[in-house]
Amino acid sequence: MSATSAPNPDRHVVSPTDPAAGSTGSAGHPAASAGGDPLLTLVGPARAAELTSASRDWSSLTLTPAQLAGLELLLVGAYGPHPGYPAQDEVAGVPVPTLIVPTGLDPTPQVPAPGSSVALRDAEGVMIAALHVGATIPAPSTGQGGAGQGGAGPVRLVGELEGIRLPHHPDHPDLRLTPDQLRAELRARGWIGPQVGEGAAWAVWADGLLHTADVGRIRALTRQGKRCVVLAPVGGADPADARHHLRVRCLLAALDAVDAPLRPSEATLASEAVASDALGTGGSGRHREPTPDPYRRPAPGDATRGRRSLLVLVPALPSPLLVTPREPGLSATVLSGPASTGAAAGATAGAATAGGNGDGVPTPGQDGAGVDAEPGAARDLGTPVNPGTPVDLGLEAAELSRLTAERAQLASAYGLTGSLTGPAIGAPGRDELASLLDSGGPIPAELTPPTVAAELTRAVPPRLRRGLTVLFTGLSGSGKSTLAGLLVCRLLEEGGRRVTLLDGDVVRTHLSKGLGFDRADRDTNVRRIGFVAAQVAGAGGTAVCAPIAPYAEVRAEVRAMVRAAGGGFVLVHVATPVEVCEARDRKGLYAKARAGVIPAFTGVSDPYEVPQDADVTVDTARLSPEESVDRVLDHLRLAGWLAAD
Ligand SMILES: Nc1ncnc2c1ncn2[C@@H]1O[C@H](COP(=O)(O)OS(=O)(=O)O)[C@@H](OP(=O)(O)O)[C@H]1O
Ligand SMILES: Nc1ncnc2c1ncn2[C@@H]1O[C@H](COP(=O)(O)OP(=O)(O)O)[C@@H](O)[C@H]1O
Repeated sequence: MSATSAPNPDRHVVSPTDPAAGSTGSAGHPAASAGGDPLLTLVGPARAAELTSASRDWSSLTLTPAQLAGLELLLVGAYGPHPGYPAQDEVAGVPVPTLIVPTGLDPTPQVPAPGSSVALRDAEGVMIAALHVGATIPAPSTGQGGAGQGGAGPVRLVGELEGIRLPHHPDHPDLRLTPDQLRAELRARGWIGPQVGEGAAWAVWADGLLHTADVGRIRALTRQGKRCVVLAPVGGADPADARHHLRVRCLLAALDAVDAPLRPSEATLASEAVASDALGTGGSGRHREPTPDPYRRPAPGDATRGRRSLLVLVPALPSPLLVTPREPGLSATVLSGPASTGAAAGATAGAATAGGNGDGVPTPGQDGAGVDAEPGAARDLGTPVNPGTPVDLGLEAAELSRLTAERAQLASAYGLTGSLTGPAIGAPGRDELASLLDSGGPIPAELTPPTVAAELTRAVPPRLRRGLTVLFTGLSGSGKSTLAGLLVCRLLEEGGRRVTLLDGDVVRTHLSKGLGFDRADRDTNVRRIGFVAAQVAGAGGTAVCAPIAPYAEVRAEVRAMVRAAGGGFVLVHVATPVEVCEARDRKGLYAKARAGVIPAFTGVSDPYEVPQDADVTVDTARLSPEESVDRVLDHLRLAGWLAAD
């Protein structure tokens, strides 16, 4: 898939051990050099040095994590041996990575002109590839790049790429096989033959977790003599994100369940291929265990060596749509013809079968229940995804079909002959699993394998022991500080929680010292409070906060921040009417605001957006401080954050 003219004559296809890959390149699995037809497309060291030197006169683009993931897929050869951003965002019906940049921002970044070259860099400024721009095409203003103020809107860059190194991933080096390395591994295991298209290994895509039903599906495939490679899309994952690591640990734990010995009923059905493999009498390609070297760094493939199934982390973007069971017809794709790479293979994708794959392999569920957390968000299992958000079924179906085609193409590039996307029928609903984790109740093996349950319960404590943020919001004088102080006392009296109080007034004397009361400063102030609260809750503590926090958007941001850190979030609206607050006027501020001495005073001359998402609402004009705090405590007990009386 060359996006522009003829490929650069200096480009050569290198094995992953090529020095051009440099210290941040692919670690290079020994198996990769054994298999031939290497796909990794990086330039050689001389050309890399030349490009690096020339890039001093070029503009640079710092790619977002999602853009970097797309670039990595192109450089590992997942879309063919001549990587580039094509003029269309689909080739032969298969979506391909695109690069969209904003324009018209201030200061205005220069949109690279056709004929120029751009250095594509990661967040640390490391040059990953050179893009020789062939054309620029106006792009819709949603998506990767936003339209600039008064600018012409985002543009899509089209052009040929010269890869210098692969993006660096410090996490799970042993699970990050390039298509080349996976093919070599599959050949070494005898799962595919030396000829392209020989053998039948299937891709099982895991955008979320794998549960008992998914494990059953993989074992069913195995019983039919098929081999399975679990491909986990982890593009854009932050290696410092505990949720990403939890997901990978859970997937490895699920593979333990896949590898568990066959039950007699299963064993009688097992194909010869599987039986011979289990007895160690496989064909010429049978995998041989290397002599362990205690000082050797883990290499790609190590983590799943000797297993019946494999897990590979793929730099594709995980999709929330693919953690939710869908119509079966959109989930299984048998790739017709020989497994190959490039757009040619993509052309065979999308031939989804209805109601199964013809081999009796169950396809993802029809029960409409959600499954586990959205990709990488296993610590936030208590949160439904966009509750109440209307779903456009037409758009969703189109997106699913696009994703299915993309995944089938990638599976093919990785040397696999079939592609299953989405969870299996009977995978637990997201809410089902979340409520079990919230309560600390046992997770039945029918829902998720005990190995996976053990990982989840280790990482996600029950609500009773989970970190928490309670945020009081309301007008000045509404009673936030009074109630927050009383709540802290009640919690400390009860014991069992370590509590931090972040009062609005007090925070402004240190954390937010110097900030004013315009919208930007208020948002910064509340965001800072949210950041600290998230750290406290993420570490298992309890933060009680009492800022006015007048804007819904930043309150929602704080909720998301706390949950992403693994804590619970409870919003308490202190809904005391402004007349009552003003009548109290403990600090004389309302009088000053009415007299115009204090400008932009909340409730008088500045807005307060009434929360639509409060978990508890109290009106201190009607309730005593003790009664109000009792309401909050009742909610905390009912929701499981505190032990019942
Ligand atoms: N213009 C204006 N508007 C509102 N409040 C004002 C203003 N100027 C000063 N104060 C005092 O600042 C306290 C509110 O600070 P917060 O940090 O809670 O406000 S915000 O969340 O950033 O909007 C608030 O304290 P509380 O009465 O405890 O709410 C006031 O004492
Ligand atoms: N039922 C009530 N709940 C809370 N505060 C009350 C109540 N009735 C009177 N007040 C008084 O109202 C004032 C509220 O002030 P404060 O708690 O500092 O509010 P805020 O932090 O929202 O500005 C305090 O002087 C408090 O004694």
